[in-house]
Amino acid sequence: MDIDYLIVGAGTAGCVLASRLSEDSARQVVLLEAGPEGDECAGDAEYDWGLRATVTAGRVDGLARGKVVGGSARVNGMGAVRAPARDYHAWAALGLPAWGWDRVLESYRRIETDLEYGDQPHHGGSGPVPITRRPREQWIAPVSALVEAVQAAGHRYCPGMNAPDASGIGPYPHNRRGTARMPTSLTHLAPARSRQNLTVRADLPVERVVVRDGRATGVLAGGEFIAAREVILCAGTPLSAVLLLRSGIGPAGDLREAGVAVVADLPGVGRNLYDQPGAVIPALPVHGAVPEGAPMTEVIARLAAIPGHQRDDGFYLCPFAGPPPGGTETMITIMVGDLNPASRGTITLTGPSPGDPPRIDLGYYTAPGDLGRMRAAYRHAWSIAQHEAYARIVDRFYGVSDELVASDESLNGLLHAMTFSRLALLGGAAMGPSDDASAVVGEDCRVRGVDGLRGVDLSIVPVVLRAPTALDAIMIGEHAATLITA
Ligand SMILES: Cc1cc2nc3c(=O)[nH]c(=O)nc-3n(C[C@H](O)[C@H](O)[C@H](O)COP(=O)(O)OP(=O)(O)OC[C@H]3O[C@@H](n4cnc5c(N)ncnc54)[C@H](O)[C@@H]3O)c2cc1C
Repeated sequence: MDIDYLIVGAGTAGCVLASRLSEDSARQVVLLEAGPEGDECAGDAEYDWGLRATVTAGRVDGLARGKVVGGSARVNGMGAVRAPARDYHAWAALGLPAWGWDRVLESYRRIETDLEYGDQPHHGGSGPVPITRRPREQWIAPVSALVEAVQAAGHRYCPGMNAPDASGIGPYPHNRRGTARMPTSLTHLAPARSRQNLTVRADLPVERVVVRDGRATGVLAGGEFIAAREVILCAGTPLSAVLLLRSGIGPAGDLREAGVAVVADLPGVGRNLYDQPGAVIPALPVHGAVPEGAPMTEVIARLAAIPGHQRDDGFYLCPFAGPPPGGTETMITIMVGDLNPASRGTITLTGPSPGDPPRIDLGYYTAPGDLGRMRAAYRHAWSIAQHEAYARIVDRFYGVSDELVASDESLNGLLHAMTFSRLALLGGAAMGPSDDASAVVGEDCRVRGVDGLRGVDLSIVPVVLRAPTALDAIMIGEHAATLITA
């Protein structure tokens, strides 16, 4: 069989791309996935890559990434919030107009059926991904209390967080049908599986892309060479960058240091990695405030005008209810995140073989101002948590106090010890115009300096996306398909 498109990674973007490219029966499409097909009954931990990353100042923590058909959206929180339009304006302003808001909006609309809004100028009514929100009358007490407290702090209530440039606090859009998760392995891949021109192979980790005379000719997977006219990496951040590096495509110095022969010297591979640092305000609720089996998250906030900072819609708040990971006691937590950090991280190899773990440094708080932004966000969230509506449902806060939050030194200590990844990783193989030496892919997702190779997932994102990112990954699969088949 002559393969036209060999897609590496049956994740959030990869399943969309495989489905869209195989719509034309003249194209032979093969989709390879390192993880298994997956079983709905299995725990998420079974489908994790077990990656580790440096979080802050040398502290290393686990970095969850889905290793299963469906990818990270198979194990995620089902949040489906678009990045603001202005993030895509910024993408276009880099000299990449095909990724501007007006263009990607059509792709966002095509992927979704918004069960509350339906077919509207900014929402889709007939796409495969159902988007829904829990009605206000079903919110549990801590959620209603937080919304009241956030509004009392001067932020607005926003019923439609997927409207362009939505800001404030409002119902959290989810990609689910009832309580059933709807990853793209179900919405896009499952209906396409019966096509004769689409082959899906799970449990087959790709070791590297094979490049001959400047052209990708296929991949090595499980010791087998699989030839294709074009290889498309959809392994996500950070693993698409890892695959490029292992294939000899990356900064020449880094590659030599890791013992990998240089195929193409691309300085931007493994750079421009960014993610949203998160921290929590944990509390024990008063008895009965969180009914058994209550949903974990029902609202989300993207807030501007935090005291001490310019207006940038950069702060995220989200209430969670339920036992913390590994715990049994029900807690309520307010998650605080910086959606717009300036810090950037790196991905490098520790050795040439697939068994050598990548070295991932998230670089949190390394850019001037980021730690101060997070302190301001945390203090703002703490003041919201003191509002009488929220305080009414709190029995006691856990490990946080007025004194701790008031002192820069103590709060820095808490943030350095507590900060975790919000798992909204972007970049590592970022897009850029032809005069940008750090660009890894061009507007058409083609990898610079290597023919027959593209990247289509969140690793190509060259700007901050102030969103939890899963919906953006689905959109990227859809949008890239329109560009590839145009
Ligand atoms: C635990 C968790 C919770 C999250 N919660 C939310 C949330 O509530 N809302 C939200 O918006 N976002 C959330 N996210 C983030 C979001 O799910 C991801 O950003 C998004 O799904 C990534 O899409 P992707 O297509 O870029 O990569 P992925 O979906 O990760 O897909 C990459 C695929 O490539 C495969 N792969 C990698 N390397 C290879 C290889 N060498 N060979 C073959 N296959 C390979 C992987 O196994 C995977 O299936 C969460 C993420 C995690 C991990």
